[in-house]
Amino acid sequence: MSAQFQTPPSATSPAADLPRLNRQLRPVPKAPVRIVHLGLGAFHRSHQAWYTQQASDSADWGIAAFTGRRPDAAVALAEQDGLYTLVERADGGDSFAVVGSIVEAVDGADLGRLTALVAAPETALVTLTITEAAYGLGADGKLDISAPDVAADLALLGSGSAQPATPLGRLVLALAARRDAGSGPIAVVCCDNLSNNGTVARQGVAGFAKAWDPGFAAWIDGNVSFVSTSVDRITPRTTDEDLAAVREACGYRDNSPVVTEPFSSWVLSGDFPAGRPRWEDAGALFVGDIEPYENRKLWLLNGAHSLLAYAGQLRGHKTVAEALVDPECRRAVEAFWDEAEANLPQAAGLQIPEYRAALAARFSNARIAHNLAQIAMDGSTKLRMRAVPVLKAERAAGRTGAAAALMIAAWMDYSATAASFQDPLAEDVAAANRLEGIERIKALLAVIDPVLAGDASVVRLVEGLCGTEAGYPASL
Ligand SMILES: NC(=O)c1ccc[n+]([C@@H]2O[C@H](COP(=O)([O-])OP(=O)(O)OC[C@H]3O[C@@H](n4cnc5c(N)ncnc54)[C@H](O)[C@@H]3O)[C@@H](O)[C@H]2O)c1
Ligand SMILES: O=P(O)(O)OC[C@@H](O)[C@@H](O)[C@H](O)[C@H](O)CO
Repeated sequence: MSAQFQTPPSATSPAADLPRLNRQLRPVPKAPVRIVHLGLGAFHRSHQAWYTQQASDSADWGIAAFTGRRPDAAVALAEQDGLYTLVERADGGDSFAVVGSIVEAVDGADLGRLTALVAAPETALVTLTITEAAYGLGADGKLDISAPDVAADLALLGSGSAQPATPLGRLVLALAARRDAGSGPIAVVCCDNLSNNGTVARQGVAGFAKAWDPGFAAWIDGNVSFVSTSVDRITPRTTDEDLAAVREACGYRDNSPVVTEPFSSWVLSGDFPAGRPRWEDAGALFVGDIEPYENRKLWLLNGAHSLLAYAGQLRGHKTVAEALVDPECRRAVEAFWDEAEANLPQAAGLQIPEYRAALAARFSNARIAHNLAQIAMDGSTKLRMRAVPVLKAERAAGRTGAAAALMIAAWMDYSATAASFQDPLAEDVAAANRLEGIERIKALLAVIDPVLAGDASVVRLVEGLCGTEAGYPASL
């Protein structure tokens, strides 16, 4: 589906002379809203919105997409009637396509519009890409209702205020409006990189609802289906150079293009009581047991990304492709992949050798500048799913888990030296970093997993791997 250029591409016209991309320039019909999305960012546009556009029944499925913390992305997209250019960036070149499935782009703070749309009987789905950190999970994997933002939202909901600020607080408010309207069952489809992400979303939403109004929690239990998914398409943040590339190739101005790799995958498991688009037309896979797919992706892809994010930056690299050509980083990644692979089911048809080879090729696409600093954010939440399960499984099998431990050690070194360290538990990490020696290691481990922090041999293993970025141990 390549863009059909109406205006000849021009490398020389100043940007201001070019027309703006919108539905006058490209008369893409608007489908009625049946999907509400929370977390309008780069990934939603390269993945769920793209799959929805490819579905054979796309004319019936419009998306109203809400931003999270700031209105900017909604304002920019609304100026273009929701249209944007998807740039597929392969090793050999770019291809361009206009995506029109987002029919409304809305500031996340507009709770009037959110509740009206979720309460509408036509709305069948709420999809989420609000980032891992936004689920407010504690180290036990449950919603932490004492976290300041969650507690503040619960107080607001309890006082009858219609202005909660967290995405789950907003979703709970909107679902209450759906119950009041009698609009019936709905599916929530979590598309964040979390293990068992449907259950996580259920626990978050149900945790909020229960603390607000136990009767409403029972309605959620009977009327909201939480679908688990494994989502994959490497999509870095859009840069000014990307905007210029679209202007030059397409001959229009687009303030919201998204650049992604040609590869994409979506595996889903769960019920859709009010229907769904035919995403399978674009290759989505509907399965009964999603866990093997999830672990393959979260461990092999996201685990390697986090390892490269910390070890790679400590060794002076900026992007995934740059870090992967460093033999020390590559060796650490292969060692981690060996550990992860040893704990994936061999019988599930996961084709791990092919998957690893494909990953190495995807990571090496130097035309996708995937910044390690972006991947490094919110590490305490991510390592719980990317390093901890592999480390625990390796140790349960009688092996050291040294490569998974190296990911944690590199995160610790990075947390102590990074110029900017973004994490929902940044204060706890900073407090741990004020301690010395083994006490510091224990306290940092406790931030991601209290059980590991209580295991003296794991603490010693991680301590021995800290500060080794000049050359990783041969035992890896
Ligand atoms: N980018 C990728 O390659 C990719 C691939 C697979 C999965 N994902 C998943 O999608 C998520 C979003 O990725 P993206 O590239 O779209 O990021 P992004 O920064 O472009 O967009 C994230 C959206 O979530 C909102 N948000 C972020 N933190 C929030 C918070 N604490 N509370 C409320 N809203 C918040 C932001 O405002 C924004 O609307 C990732 O965290 C990951 O779980 C991303
Ligand atoms: O998006 P995050 O922050 O969860 O993780 C960073 C990357 O590992 C991630 O975005 C991958 O590129 C993506 O999961 C590929 O599908």
